[in-house]
Amino acid sequence: MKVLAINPGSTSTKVGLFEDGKLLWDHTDRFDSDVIGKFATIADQKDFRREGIEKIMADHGVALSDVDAFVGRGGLLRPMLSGTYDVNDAMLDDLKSDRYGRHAANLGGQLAKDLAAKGGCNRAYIVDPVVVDEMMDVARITGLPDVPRRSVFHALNQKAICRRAAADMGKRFDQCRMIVAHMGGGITVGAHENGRVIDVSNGLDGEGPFSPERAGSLPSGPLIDLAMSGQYTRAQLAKMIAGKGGLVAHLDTNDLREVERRIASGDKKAQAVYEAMAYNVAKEIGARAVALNGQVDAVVLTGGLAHSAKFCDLIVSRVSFIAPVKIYPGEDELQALADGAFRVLKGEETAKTYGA
Ligand SMILES: Nc1ncnc2c1ncn2[C@@H]1O[C@H](COP(=O)(O)OP(=O)(O)O)[C@@H](O)[C@H]1O
Ligand SMILES: CCCC(=O)OP(=O)(O)O
Repeated sequence: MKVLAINPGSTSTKVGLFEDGKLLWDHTDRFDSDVIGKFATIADQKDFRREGIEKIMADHGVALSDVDAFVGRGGLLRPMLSGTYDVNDAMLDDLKSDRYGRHAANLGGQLAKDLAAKGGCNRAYIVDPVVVDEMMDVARITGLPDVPRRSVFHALNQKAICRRAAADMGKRFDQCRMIVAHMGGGITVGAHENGRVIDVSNGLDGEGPFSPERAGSLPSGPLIDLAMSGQYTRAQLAKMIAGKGGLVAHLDTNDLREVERRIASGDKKAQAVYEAMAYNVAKEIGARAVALNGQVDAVVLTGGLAHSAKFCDLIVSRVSFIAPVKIYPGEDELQALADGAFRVLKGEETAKTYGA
């Protein structure tokens, strides 16, 4: 059985073809920001991205009709449990309208559905979307009833890496207590208790550590002053929180390797911001240790930033008192998507229904 996994990012579309669980090939289409920037909405990018995927498939000699199921990264939807979901009309409505927020991942389910219809298999899924919500109730309440917390995080990679770390420790995923820090363009830190993410920093709404391109949590007083200053539109403020915050705001780059080059050439500002980002990640890991009552089997660092031993060392030096630290650089979201689809195709799991 063949599955095509589709991971739309803000500046790329990653696709991978899998046969019986194994990767046959993968490919990344990268786009300049001016190419993507010309589309007014995320949904407007769909045909452009679909044509790109069809070309990649044709280049690999694969027809749409050769594929048994299409699976896309799940975007901003209503909160839901972890698992594999059929892409249905209710889901498509919410994804197309950006009802729960704008993110390139909103295209995953739409592209899977279009390609599955065109290829004739009509099997389209999403797996562990960014809105997987397993938070314990005590973690939802803030000091303002109108501003509760919501779970928005790198659920797909956090859960996949947690499964891998558990296997490497010879334990069952659903019997582990781990803290996972996904550190990419955005950073989220989750407390995993026996397979459930009971608390996690929201990676899009301005919580947790700042990251290469997100502002993270900010003091609310000065933030109100900034928002009311008349200097910025709502859209500009939203972009400062997610897109142009973090390293981009301080150093005008979202590339940690560039920051490390600047540090090596003596740039003190770059050094200070770099150390602060690591400190903020470590502090968030400490908060998740509290969520797990201090009983933690492992702290896991993953995502693109985890390729940097220097950056990881700064975090490890502050958190190793909590539990052993395991490092899995990069992400394996295509494999995690394919695994979710194969679990359904093989009858190991039943696809869940959105909106029911
Ligand atoms: N070898 C490396 N050393 C240091 N930083 C790296 C390395 N590889 C990637 N990164 C950094 O990881 C970040 C991107 O992470 P990634 O997980 O690819 O992000 P996303 O998928 O969210 O776009 C960038 O800041 C990039 O510079
Ligand atoms: C935290 C929600 C998902 C997200 O932000 O993903 P990216 O970091 O890949 O944009």
